[in-house]
Amino acid sequence: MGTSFVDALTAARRPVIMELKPRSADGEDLFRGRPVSELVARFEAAGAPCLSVVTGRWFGGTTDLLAEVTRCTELPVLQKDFITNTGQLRVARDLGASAVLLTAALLPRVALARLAERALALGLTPFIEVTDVVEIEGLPSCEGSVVAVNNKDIKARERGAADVDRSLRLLPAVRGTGTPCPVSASGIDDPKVAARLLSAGYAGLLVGTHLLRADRLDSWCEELAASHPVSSAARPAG
Ligand SMILES: O=P(O)(O)OC[C@@H](O)[C@@H](O)c1c[nH]c2ccccc12
Repeated sequence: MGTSFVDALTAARRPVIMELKPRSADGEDLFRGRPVSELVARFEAAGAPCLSVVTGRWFGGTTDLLAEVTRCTELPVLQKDFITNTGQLRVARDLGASAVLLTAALLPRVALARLAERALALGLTPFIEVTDVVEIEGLPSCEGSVVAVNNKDIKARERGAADVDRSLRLLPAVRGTGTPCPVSASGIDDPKVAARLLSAGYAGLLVGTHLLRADRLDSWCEELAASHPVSSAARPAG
């Protein structure tokens, strides 16, 4: 098995999980006819340590898309879908995913804990998404999991505006879960905002829509690098 999702993210100079999502929640076509292999190559060239693939129907995703992405990259891949049963975990693993989304807003506590345990047993990293303190307090211990604050609301189908301050407010509580990898996800468009989240202490960011819309990924990445000098922990040795 390749590098684990958490290891790849925490070792990265630019810890941005870049997401392939066919459509925005409003129905905007984000792939614009570009082949999946081209989108993956673009994210790899921009230095993504991990990729995310949305397989949820709301966003035009399918499990075929996940299979296609894992066929054309060695990077660890997160499957973003509304996972509710262990059968879906096995499918994720068989299609080559390294991590799976578990959404605290949609899963009862006991089910979430059971799915996280099962995912770990299958060699998958639970990527647990939260939106408030109550959800965070209900989490199982998260030493082997990513805990991600979603800046948008999945119950509103991700349609509203993003509240990036939510990530800043919730970071101490997220750290309290024991996760080695706090992540901020959704609505991160401006590289200066991305830099602010990393400087605040986030170990990773998840960015989809903006990077799929952007004509130039290198300028976004350069702006992020300029606003957020790489930490010594993430600098390659030698
Ligand atoms: O495209 P954005 O705003 O950069 O957001 C990415 C990601 O966080 C978003 O696609 C997402 C967050 N939670 C989800 C659950 C299922 C599918 C997709 C998602």
